[in-house]
Amino acid sequence: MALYMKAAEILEKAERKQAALKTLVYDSKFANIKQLFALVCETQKFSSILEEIIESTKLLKQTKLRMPLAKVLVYDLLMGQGLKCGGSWKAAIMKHRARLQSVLARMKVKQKVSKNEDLLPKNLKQLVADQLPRYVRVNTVKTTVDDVVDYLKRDGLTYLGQASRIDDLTLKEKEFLRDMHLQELLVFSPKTDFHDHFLYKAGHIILQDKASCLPAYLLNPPPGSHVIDACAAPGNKSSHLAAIMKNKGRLFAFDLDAKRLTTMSTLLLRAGVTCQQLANQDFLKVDPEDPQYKDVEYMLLDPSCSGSGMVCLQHDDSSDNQERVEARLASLASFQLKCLNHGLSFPRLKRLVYSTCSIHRQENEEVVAACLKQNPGFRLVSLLPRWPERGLEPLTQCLRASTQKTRTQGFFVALFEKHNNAGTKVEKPVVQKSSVEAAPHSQPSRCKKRPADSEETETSEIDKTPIPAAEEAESTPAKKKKRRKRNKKKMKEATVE
Ligand SMILES: C[S@@+](CC[C@H](N)C(=O)[O-])C[C@H]1O[C@@H](n2cnc3c(N)ncnc32)[C@H](O)[C@@H]1O
Repeated sequence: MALYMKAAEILEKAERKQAALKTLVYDSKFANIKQLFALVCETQKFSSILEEIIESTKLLKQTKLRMPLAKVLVYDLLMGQGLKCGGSWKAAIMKHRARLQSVLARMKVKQKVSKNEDLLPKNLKQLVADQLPRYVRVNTVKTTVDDVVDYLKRDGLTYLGQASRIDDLTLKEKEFLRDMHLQELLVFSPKTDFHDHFLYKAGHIILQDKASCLPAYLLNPPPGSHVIDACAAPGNKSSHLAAIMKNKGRLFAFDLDAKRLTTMSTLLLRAGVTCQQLANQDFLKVDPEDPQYKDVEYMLLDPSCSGSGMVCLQHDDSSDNQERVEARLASLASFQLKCLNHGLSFPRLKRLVYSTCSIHRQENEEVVAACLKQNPGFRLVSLLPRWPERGLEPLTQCLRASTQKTRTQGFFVALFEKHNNAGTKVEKPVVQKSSVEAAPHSQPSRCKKRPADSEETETSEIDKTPIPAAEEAESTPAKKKKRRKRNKKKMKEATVE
């Protein structure tokens, strides 16, 4: 019964928008977090259908149950595990089982469908159909991609080499491959579970969605640099930053939430990260002039957001109060903009990557546009030109991610860079070869080879700075040719991917 009570409590709080559902589940201290999370997510997904069933059977009146608990119990009875526990509530609800079942059956007949999922609104149906691959980031602080691939092959899994198209990421059970955008990312079929796997427990692999790997990858701080992760817990992106920095330099990580920081501390310990300095502190109160941050040139800002891009947090929102939703988004956007402005005020900052797991323009493009207006010394870097989903017009330099187009959670990333005429010398981003280029030729690949001229490159705008007019004026055709060659080389060197 504890499971149902806890699930109902969380559902009610989430519906009142007290906090994100995921946060509520993790903060609940419930013994079986995974079971609780699944039950709450599924109940929320079918919320409006369950409500209709409960209302038409007058269940609340007859059982004295409250709506959130009734929804959880009816979900489990009709669509879930079938009420395995539940004490006196179970007995009460079982009396109404036949009526509940017949209302659900009538709904299906009326809509001419056979499965429960088919009753869902179109956007949620798509989501059920679009099962996401399981992404695994190899933790290069502790091991290498080749070693992990070998280990998994010996474990009985079939390695298919390097992916080259999004469609390649649809895998059968026991198959896996290497991602085409991120070198250290392996991709598995959706149901693959590594929670009890040795590699996970030993910190050799991190279970992290592909989209969530983008911010650290694109920021790409060099080993030895000083970096801030402003809203860092539970720390997946911090651990990724540390791996990119080869565990060298200083990684200042802040978070307001002490409990999440404790989780982060455990995660970083398991991942072998040693360059971090954690602080349970409000990032907005961190003094940019404090001498300890004088060398901070890179920052990752992944602030609290609506979480609307997280697949399991999506629900049928047709009955949500639109005014309340808008007010919440406005308040989140105002906080996100404050964080961005504060981040860009660090005196030596060169690059800041901003990300959210939200699909709302208000938290993404609108925040970025407002920030650019208020910080004319910074501009956006155009990211991964071949990435299938761009920021909404006109901010197409930014990236978006979604279940449909990138086979990931919904996500948004923008990279700010200081102008080279804004006081600080901006170096070119560190060159990182694309995984496709870097893949050893000997690897087996079931995927089509990309034509040589389709290599994905991502060029920093800074290196597209036009040649100064004076230099252009004195150009001879030979000089122009030489300079064009030089510029081309510079652009190639500035490739992030
Ligand atoms: C989206 S989560 C960060 C996830 C993290 N980047 C990761 O990859 O694991 C946002 C975090 O911001 C924290 N937060 C919210 N307001 C904050 C503030 N003013 N200062 C520092 N952290 C804050 C929250 O506690 C939460 O842990």
